[in-house]
Amino acid sequence: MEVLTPKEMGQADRLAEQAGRSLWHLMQAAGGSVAREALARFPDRRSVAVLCGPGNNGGDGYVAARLLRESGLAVDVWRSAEPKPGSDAARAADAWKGAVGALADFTPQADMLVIDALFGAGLARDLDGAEREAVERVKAAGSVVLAVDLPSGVSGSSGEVMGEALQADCTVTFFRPKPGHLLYPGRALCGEVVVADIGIPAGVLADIEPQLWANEPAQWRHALPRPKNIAHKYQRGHVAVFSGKMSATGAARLSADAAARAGAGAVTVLSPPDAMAALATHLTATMLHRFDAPEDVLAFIKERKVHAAVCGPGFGTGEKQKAVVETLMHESDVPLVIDADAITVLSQDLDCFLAVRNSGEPTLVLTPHEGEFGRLFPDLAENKTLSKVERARLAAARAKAVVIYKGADTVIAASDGRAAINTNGTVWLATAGSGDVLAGLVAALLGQGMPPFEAACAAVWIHGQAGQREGFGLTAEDLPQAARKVLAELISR
Ligand SMILES: NC(=O)C1=CN([C@@H]2O[C@H](COP(=O)(O)OP(=O)(O)OC[C@H]3O[C@@H](n4cnc5c(N)ncnc54)[C@H](O)[C@@H]3O)[C@@H](O)[C@H]2O)[C@@H](O)CC1
Ligand SMILES: Nc1ncnc2c1ncn2[C@@H]1O[C@H](COP(=O)(O)OP(=O)(O)O)[C@@H](O)[C@H]1O
Ligand SMILES: [K+]
Repeated sequence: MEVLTPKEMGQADRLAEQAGRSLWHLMQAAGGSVAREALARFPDRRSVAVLCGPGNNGGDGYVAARLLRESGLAVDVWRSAEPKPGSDAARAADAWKGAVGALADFTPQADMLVIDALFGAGLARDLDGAEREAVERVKAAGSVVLAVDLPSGVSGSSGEVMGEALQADCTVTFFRPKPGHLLYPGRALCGEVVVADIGIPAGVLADIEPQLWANEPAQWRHALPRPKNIAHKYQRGHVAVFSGKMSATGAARLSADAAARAGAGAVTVLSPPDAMAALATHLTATMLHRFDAPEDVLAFIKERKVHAAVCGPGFGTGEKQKAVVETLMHESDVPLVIDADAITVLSQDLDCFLAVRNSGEPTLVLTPHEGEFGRLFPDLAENKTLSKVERARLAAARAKAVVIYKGADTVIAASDGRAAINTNGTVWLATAGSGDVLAGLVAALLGQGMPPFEAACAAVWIHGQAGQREGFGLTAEDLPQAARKVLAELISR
């Protein structure tokens, strides 16, 4: 599903108006869907308090208040400021025939349903004054909260907290989700998100051309690899994975196993001399090849027709490793997944690494977690005005790469501006080696010919689904087999 920034949502609103859906009618539908969710989800609440702000978010609140009262509930409205005279919100406020209290006088109770219609997409600065104090009181009282569009204080474009924010049990948003619903901490503050249809025609999206999606199979399933019946193993993708020294071979094996389970026809671990024995005792279907110097790597990639390579997991960051990364970046056009230690190596001189790599723009996928992202792109990481999506996009454009900016809300971004936010991750994936598996999944899909952005999105989703299947106590070793089952289901449907 497309994700719209608050600005794009404003555009949707205007386009809907041009198509004959007035804001007044959209507001009635928005308030109606809030009232419906309130009745369906919280039927046992003895009283309802609707907190209305000065804008259209408040307007939705007045509509919901009227409808809830008409359905027989005890409803009170508390407002921080009057809506602008002549606005649709003012008209909605006029249609509310009950009393209106000043927000400063509102005393929340634990058994009340609070409908938060203070601010939505229009939140422009940190919460302060009466609104902030009301938010603090509601939090302290522990009332159940249903947020209209967004919990007040959550930025719709970044999910960041602006000063203070409500914790909602449920958030009803309209037409399409916004980044603030999917990016942390906003995602957690929204509670369950309901996306309500308020009559904005989907056709407006053709004009808006959104470049952000919630990561879902519908976006990339068509591009999943489906080998021809007569394919031989090297036509199903040959993936090479670089191993580190003897005491650090497990990470490469995890990537290699993941690549094989995600359908690569052949997987080879490239090993420095001292790790050969350790790897030989552990590898079975996966092949093993020794390299002494970067030239050996180049020769192997060429002669054995490697379709994608993973470099980084357990690799090391010394001079020898740097020389390999340099060779891969500067002298080879094999599609590359650069993870972990290889990211650290790149970050020592990113501009130089990219300058040469960029000349032909061969496929590059970078998979930094938060710490590695900060090392690679310190200026972007420190820029607090940017959302995680914007940081990932700028990084992707700068590196001419697909960037998988990992975390609980992994963002995948391409250099052309497309981006996706992943939502199916689980905390059980926060375990050593889980990222190594992800790198192997990406390489497998790239090696089988899937386009890089789609391959990265698919790998992240499959990884998330595998984590959910295995759940509590999973270790990274469990993920490749689970990923295989997820992928098998995706391609059989
Ligand atoms: N875009 C659409 O298609 C629709 C939007 N609707 C509602 O309209 C909302 C957006 O309405 P608005 O653009 O009026 O924005 P809001 O109602 O979210 O708030 C904007 C108002 O608050 C002020 N403000 C911003 N931050 C403040 C702060 N920290 N302290 C004090 N005042 C602050 C602004 O100056 C502005 O007057 C959405 O969240 C949604 O609830 C719905 O009515 C239906 C259709
Ligand atoms: N709390 C979380 N919820 C969902 N996914 C998570 C969470 N924490 C980490 N992950 C995912 O787990 C993986 C961890 O990768 P990484 O940090 O590289 O670990 P490692 O280096 O141990 O392999 C990433 O795909 C990341 O998105
Ligand atoms: K709100």
